[in-house]
Amino acid sequence: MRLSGRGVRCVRGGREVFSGLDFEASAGEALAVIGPNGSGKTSLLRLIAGLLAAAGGSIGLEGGEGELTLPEQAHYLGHRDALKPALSVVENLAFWRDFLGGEAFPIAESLAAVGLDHAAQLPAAFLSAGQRRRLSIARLLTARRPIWLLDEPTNALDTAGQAMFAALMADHLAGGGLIIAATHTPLGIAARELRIGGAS
Ligand SMILES: Nc1ncnc2c1ncn2[C@@H]1O[C@H](COP(=O)(O)OP(=O)(O)OP(=O)(O)O)[C@@H](O)[C@H]1O
Repeated sequence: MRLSGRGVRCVRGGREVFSGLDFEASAGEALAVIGPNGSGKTSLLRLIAGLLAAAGGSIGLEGGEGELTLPEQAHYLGHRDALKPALSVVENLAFWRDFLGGEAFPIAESLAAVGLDHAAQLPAAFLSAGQRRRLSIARLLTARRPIWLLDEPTNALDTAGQAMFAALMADHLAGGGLIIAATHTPLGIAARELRIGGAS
């Protein structure tokens, strides 16, 4: 599996954010997207996830699941945690499992993997910022998708949470997954760098 972009151009609100961007990542590889605030890191992830249309160039996937589109094979973990506050931790995860389709890890195992098993019945509204992020990460485990698009994924995680997530990312790569992560801080895994918009 290989994800690549050629000459990608991004325009937001009528203003060019970047153009002529080339990148590629293969199964088992992580790409860290690095650049100053406003350089287009989130926009690039959203272009790959199919949530924004490119103003030029192309983004393609070779060797994935032939019948599925690139967005259908990707998890997008954005700045917002995409949780329903009135639903419990378990119910939120069940929602995402049903919405995304399929199940990789059972919900209880996903929650244990991110250290939230003790909070399973708690409404998401009561979670701390770091716990909300951990619940979002559990979504990556509950529904199996080979491409993880992560926007500053370690935000709000404590040191133990960062180590936990680094181990989950390493497992994902070892299993043939692919990660593209926008970040201002080291991810804790080996990653090639894709710099946009000058030095950060
Ligand atoms: N909906 C929108 N309409 C117009 N402009 C937008 C919109 N969303 C983002 N932009 C602009 O696009 C540019 C790139 O934004 P983006 O969020 O992709 O940057 P970023 O590199 O992820 O920044 P940060 O490091 O601050 O998270 C910014 O100048 C931003 O103001």
